[in-house]
Amino acid sequence: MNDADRNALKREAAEAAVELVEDGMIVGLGTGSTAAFAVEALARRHRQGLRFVGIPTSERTAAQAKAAGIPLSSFAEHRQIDLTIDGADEVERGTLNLIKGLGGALLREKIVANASRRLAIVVDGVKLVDRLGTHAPVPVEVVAFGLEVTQAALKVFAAEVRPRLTPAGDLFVTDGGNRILDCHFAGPMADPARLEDRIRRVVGVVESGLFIGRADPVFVADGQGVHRLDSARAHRGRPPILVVMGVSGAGKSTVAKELAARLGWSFEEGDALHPEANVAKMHGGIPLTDADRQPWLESVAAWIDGQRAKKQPGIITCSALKRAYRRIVIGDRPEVRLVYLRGSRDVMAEHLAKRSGHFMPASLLQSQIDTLEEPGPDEDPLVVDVGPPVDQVAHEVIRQLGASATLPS
Ligand SMILES: O=C(CO)[C@H](O)[C@H](O)COP(=O)(O)O
Repeated sequence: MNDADRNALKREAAEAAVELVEDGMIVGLGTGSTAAFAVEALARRHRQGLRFVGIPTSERTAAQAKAAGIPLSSFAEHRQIDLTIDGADEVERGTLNLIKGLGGALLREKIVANASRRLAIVVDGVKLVDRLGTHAPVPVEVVAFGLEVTQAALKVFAAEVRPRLTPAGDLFVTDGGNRILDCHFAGPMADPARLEDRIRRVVGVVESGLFIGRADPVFVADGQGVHRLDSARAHRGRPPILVVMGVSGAGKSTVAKELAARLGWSFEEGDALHPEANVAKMHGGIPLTDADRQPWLESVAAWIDGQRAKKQPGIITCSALKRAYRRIVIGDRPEVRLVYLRGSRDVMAEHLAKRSGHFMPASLLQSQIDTLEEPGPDEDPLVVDVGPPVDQVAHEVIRQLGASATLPS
């Protein structure tokens, strides 16, 4: 994609976000080329009569906003910002966690984001990734004193830590007079929240460019249009609950845990809800009857109802092999989506052969396959093949969930 096309996408995303601004708001103004389009659009709305004041995240943005006639303010007058519109370097699908700071303004951006009721992020589609760290390094703002020592300390986490330089080859200096160390990772990050925590504990670090659980919503322009992605927090009205189903050996628990980690939703191991008598039977290699399964399925449904009562999203594993079982678990609960992990007998058997410490013996696989009634189109399942590694399976679920994973309004 050339620069002109990419700029057109950035502009589209920015203009969609600016629609969120209402009369009388205090608006945080982000930094970077995408945020600059938002500032431009805001200036236009200001000329059309919209009243708001801006709090900029950098000297650069302050200069742009001032030149465009946007009235500016500061934290001396306003402690609380209604809405901030900012760019990002990467947005993680599902969690909406971010990497920010390639534009060098991460500290002020984080202060402004923290003081904001909402942080709207505007990006082009290239920046939407399955895992943070796919393309961008994590910028870390550090004090100038002891730069080399801080750099060495950060090397514990990153494959490479490079001081940010200006085009002229000098050390880049932030608006706060600090330096930036860009942390490059060998591959995508498994646990950005933990990493953020660990980086911040390094002496000399002022702030990291990891923004965890802050973005809401994200506007992504990708050539097909502008998609609005909302975080799970924004949809407590009717948050989704996933029932991850399939025969023994499909990898229900592994996939469900991965999804829970990525989406930040509660997880329950459905097998843990079996009555003791059922566990004993399965241990003994005796297949369960419908009557055996009834109280267990009711417990699964009760967990789902608990999530619904708390108005929280969730993920539970449940083999849910028969349509009648799914009727008990799903009933008329509109929040529930089935995730059917589909695979050949060989794949399931291979998974079971690698598994230890589980009460379901491999010998029961055939009885599970015989019992299985695959969900029909009327049950609107997400169907995902389980041959590939778990992160790919989870990615595919999130991709298929699309709007539900990211919960559009
Ligand atoms: O975090 C930032 C600046 O510190 C920017 O928002 C981020 O780097 C994205 O910039 P651009 O929109 O130019 O790609």
